[in-house]
Amino acid sequence: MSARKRKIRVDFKKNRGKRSRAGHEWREAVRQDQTDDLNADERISGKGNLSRKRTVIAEESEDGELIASLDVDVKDCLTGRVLSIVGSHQCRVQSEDGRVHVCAVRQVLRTLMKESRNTVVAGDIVLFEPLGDAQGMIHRVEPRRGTLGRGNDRNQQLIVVNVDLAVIVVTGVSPHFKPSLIDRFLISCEKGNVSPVICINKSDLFNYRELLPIVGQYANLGYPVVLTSAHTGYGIDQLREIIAGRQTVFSGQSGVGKTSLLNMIQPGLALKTSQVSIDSGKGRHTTRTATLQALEFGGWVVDTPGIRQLRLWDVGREEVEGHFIEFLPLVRYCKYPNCMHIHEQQCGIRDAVAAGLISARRYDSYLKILNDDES
Ligand SMILES: Nc1nc2c(ncn2[C@@H]2O[C@H](COP(=O)(O)OP(=O)(O)OP(=O)(O)O)[C@@H](O)[C@H]2O)c(=O)[nH]1
Ligand SMILES: [Zn+2]
Repeated sequence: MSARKRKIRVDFKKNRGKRSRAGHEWREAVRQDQTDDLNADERISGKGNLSRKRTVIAEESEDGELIASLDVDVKDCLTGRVLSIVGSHQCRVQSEDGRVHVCAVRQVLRTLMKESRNTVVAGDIVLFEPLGDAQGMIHRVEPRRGTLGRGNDRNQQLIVVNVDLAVIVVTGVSPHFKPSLIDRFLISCEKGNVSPVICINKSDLFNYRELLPIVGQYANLGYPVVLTSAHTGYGIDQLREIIAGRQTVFSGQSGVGKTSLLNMIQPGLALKTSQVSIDSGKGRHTTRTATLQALEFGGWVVDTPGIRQLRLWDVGREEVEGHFIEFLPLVRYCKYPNCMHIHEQQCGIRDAVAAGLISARRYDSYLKILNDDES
């Protein structure tokens, strides 16, 4: 990771969060964090407004996101993974030794980061200072990979980050196999830099050979496909092997068998993914967003309503082609640089479809996504 350090001036912002009834040491640290800001210097602007700012040394990631305040001794801190966000500004963080800490987020970090609602997200790797009994204070958020969320490039709401793998669950029977849904979700994966795996479940109920032509298309594009049955256990070992040691999301239409698969992978896992609440010291809170569950054989899984629906990032019309990976080498044969490959003449994509180089089904899916048609 390469990061630059720089001095920046941040607005004075008072933390108006309610005081916690939690452990004394932690409460003191949170209060200290708030009063830190009182060291801000005051200036009167030209219009006579009082402004309060303070100078902090911050670290900036490659893409310009401010990720850390550096006035803390790293020796006293632990690295952990955010399991879930709780209440307004707290989260559960699992340190490398497996212990879970309820952590507050440094006020200055919230001020520094571009999108305060994305300051800390499930899946984040953070540096935190352990305080009192299983509590802590987050000082730094590491740069993120593999992101899933909602919104567009300018206004993103991240649901989960540092996702290594997305298991897209479909079935050959009920609910009916819908390759266009797979294509939609593949776009979200490509956009978020998450590797997809297509999991065809309920294999005990249908003849796999009927799906081979479509499965072959995905395999040819380089997307791994696994066949499973949550009833007979077929393919579950293979699925375990694929997700071991990684952070995986499970997605798919209602009824495809995600809950059943999770419970086959590890008994009780699905129940945990749907109901998580913790006692944060301010009363009981149910987690707001995604929740990571640790796997006994290493790794984490996430299964949240937001991701289940397979409707994630807003992708602009002109952006869609870039996420159909088999289009990429062929768009240069389009006569018009802004070709949308719909009815333009001399279009490399339409020619490739006619020549059988691009599947007509995938092309049809492309047109449907452009038209926002979910059939
Ligand atoms: N025959 C067969 N039935 C399955 C299999 N996997 C799941 N089912 C059944 O399919 C139904 C739906 O399974 P769930 O695991 O609840 O599906 P889900 O994807 O979690 O659904 P939502 O919670 O609505 O998102 C249940 O009746 C399961 O018993 C399978 O591999 N084979
Ligand atoms: Zn074209």
